Amino acid sequence: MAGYAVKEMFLTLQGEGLQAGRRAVFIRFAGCNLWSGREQDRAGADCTFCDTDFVGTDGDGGGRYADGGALADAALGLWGEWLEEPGAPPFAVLTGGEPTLQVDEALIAALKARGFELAIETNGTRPVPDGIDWICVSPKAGNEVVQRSGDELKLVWPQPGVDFKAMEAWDFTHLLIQPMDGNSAVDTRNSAIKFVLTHPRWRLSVQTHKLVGLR
Ligand SMILES: C[S@@+](CC[C@H](N)C(=O)[O-])C[C@H]1O[C@@H](n2cnc3c(N)ncnc32)[C@H](O)[C@@H]1O
Ligand SMILES: Nc1nc2[nH]cc(C(=O)O)c2c(=O)[nH]1
Ligand code: SF4
Ligand SMILES: [Mg+2]
Repeated sequence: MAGYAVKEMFLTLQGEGLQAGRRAVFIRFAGCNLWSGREQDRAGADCTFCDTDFVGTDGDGGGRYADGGALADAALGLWGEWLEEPGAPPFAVLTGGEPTLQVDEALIAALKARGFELAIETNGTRPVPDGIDWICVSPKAGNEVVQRSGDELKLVWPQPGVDFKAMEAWDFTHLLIQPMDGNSAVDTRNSAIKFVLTHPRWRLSVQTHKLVGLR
């Protein structure tokens, strides 16, 4: 189907990684190549620990956008919410679901034409198109990463069988370990802290939005 399927779009602060704390419009695309998003399929999926609902287009600011211009106009409208000091360039985070299934040249051009600086959150199984200013790749064990360069590699931890040593040779500026949220959050946090204490090239990324009650 033509156009873009967006689950939700909202103004918040980037919660994760090196850009944590930064004001951002989040554009969450519907659908993922590693999980259907249905709970009954989770255990058998290629990615089993997802913390996100990316099914459908029914969230706040969600919908089917006919073209890049319509989506970019909506994103710019959200950037204007609350704004008292205009002048700083608008910033958008493309996420999902898996944004590389939908983000294309036309959408990037439309967002750039409105002044947006762009970040992407991707599982790395598909190449990121040109024109993105900040690339965050988050590998999922058992799924080949083809996008082996970028600004930050954010490994959710622990993931049995993941080859973090191989990742150290990829072309990323920052290497991050992010505790896996879920039923064992205390254990995964301790495991992530121990990993960073024993592997100095990596640093800890905490999901700060969850701590401060942001989306
Ligand atoms: C929901 S994903 C969407 C983007 C893309 N599909 C990906 O996986 O990178 C956004 C970020 O949340 C992370 N994430 C998902 N589930 C998580 C969990 N249970 N605990 C910690 N981080 C999680 C992902 O690894 C990714 O960095
Ligand atoms: N505030 C906030 N920061 C985030 N960083 C990455 C997120 C994502 O789901 O991609 C996310 C999210 O869902 N909310
Ligand atoms: S790849 Fe990303 S969006 Fe897809 S299921 Fe895993 S964490 Fe969720
Ligand atoms: Mg999230």
